[in-house]
Amino acid sequence: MKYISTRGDAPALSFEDVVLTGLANDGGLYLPETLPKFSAEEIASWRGLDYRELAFKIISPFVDGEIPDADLKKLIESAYSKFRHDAIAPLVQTGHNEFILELFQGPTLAFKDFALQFLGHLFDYVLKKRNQKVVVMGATSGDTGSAAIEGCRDCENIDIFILHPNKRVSDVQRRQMTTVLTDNVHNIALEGNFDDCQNMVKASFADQSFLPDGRQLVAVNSINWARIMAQIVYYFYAGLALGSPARPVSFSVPTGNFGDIFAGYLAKQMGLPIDQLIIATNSNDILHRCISNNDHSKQPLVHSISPSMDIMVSSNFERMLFDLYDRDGAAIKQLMEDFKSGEMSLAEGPLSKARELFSSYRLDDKETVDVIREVFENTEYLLDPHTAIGVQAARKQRKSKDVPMVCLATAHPAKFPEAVRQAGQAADPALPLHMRDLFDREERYTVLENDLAKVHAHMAANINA
Ligand SMILES: Cc1ncc(COP(=O)(O)O)c(C=O)c1O
Ligand SMILES: N[C@@H](CCOP(=O)(O)O)C(=O)O
Repeated sequence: MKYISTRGDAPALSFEDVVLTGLANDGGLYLPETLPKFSAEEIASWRGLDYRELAFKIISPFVDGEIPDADLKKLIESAYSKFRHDAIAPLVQTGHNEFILELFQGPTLAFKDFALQFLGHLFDYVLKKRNQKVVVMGATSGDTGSAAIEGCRDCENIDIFILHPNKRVSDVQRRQMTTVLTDNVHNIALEGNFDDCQNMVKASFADQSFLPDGRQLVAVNSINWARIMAQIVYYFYAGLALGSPARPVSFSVPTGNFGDIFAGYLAKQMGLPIDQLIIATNSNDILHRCISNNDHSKQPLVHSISPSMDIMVSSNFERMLFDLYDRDGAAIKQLMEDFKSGEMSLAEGPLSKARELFSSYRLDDKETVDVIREVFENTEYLLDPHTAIGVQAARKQRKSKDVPMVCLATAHPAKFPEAVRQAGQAADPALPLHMRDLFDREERYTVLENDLAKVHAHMAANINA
């Protein structure tokens, strides 16, 4: 299996090389040259597999023998060993043919653990094999950071630098990152927003000359192909549990960087009968505007009560565009050039394909709080603000009540006590046992200006020998 860039002008990479990279050197994002496709019979034969067994079936064609099967199985086994629920991704029924897929049962209480627990073990395995040290650099609007730190903290061949927007993540999210005091973990609170953090990471991949000799940057954001790959699994898992492949299933996905819903799109391309894929956004609604009005213009980023989705430049939309434009790298390069100056419009063909594939809906903070309140009053199920956006988008965009609708619960409500309070809950939702002392732990992080040279100087000075 070879991996190619969306901009068509970078060398093709093998699986291990693509795992140890970030952006392609033409500025594009890597994805597989061809997707594995599974027949309905093959998918049906997976009924009854547990999450790890299913993960192996879906991930192994992408690895394509570069890691021996027995080792890959062990990596998958370790990746899901710290989840707090036996099912790993439990489905909870909330109404007739309505389900919540709880993706927050991992160690940092967000869906990011599905890929980043796996990625941490994968990095460790590949780096030990190659006897190589790397610098991991990531941007977070709150959840990727802690999941990446948790995944990488025990990797002796890694220094990890995570940039979060200063004062723009919840206290729980910040403390989950900044209370990890191991030597190889470096937290930077950037004076800016998530897009500034993400820009800085992308600029750093383009010019890595600030690193000590022999080191390279590795990505933990969903620009890293392995992130997307690992997220495909739970779509199949939920689909199989609800009767696929005999029965189609729909998904509503709280969306920011477009990684999660892109994994859903890939699951569909690989053979899972998905009826609807709903893009659910907060007020930072560029993707909803794009699908509904062909308006893909940058607007000022709004600080919302669903901070992890406070993203304007959705990295993975580029991967989607690549398919919508029949994998024409030159066309993608041009679109991305246009977007740099503030906006781009999709041509008629790609736009109508996008509209066939996706529905979209947008909620502001007040609507989000109302949904959390109403769902709790009716069902006693407490939604986090991101999940609430997905739940309401599903209600508004659903085409058929006969098709099971799965709303992805991307985070645990205990990460966002402020939103939950606004929804009328008197007591903050309890953190799981392993985090009960989170607010007593010592924190360590460095506040830096939004200045690339300063961030690079800080990194260079703190990378362990
Ligand atoms: C809790 C939560 N929900 C939804 C999202 C959006 O996911 P994606 O960026 O893959 O679209 C994020 C961040 O990525 C998140 O942390
Ligand atoms: N919502 C994310 C933002 C980064 O997205 P990623 O999926 O590309 O890592 C976060 O919580 O950090």
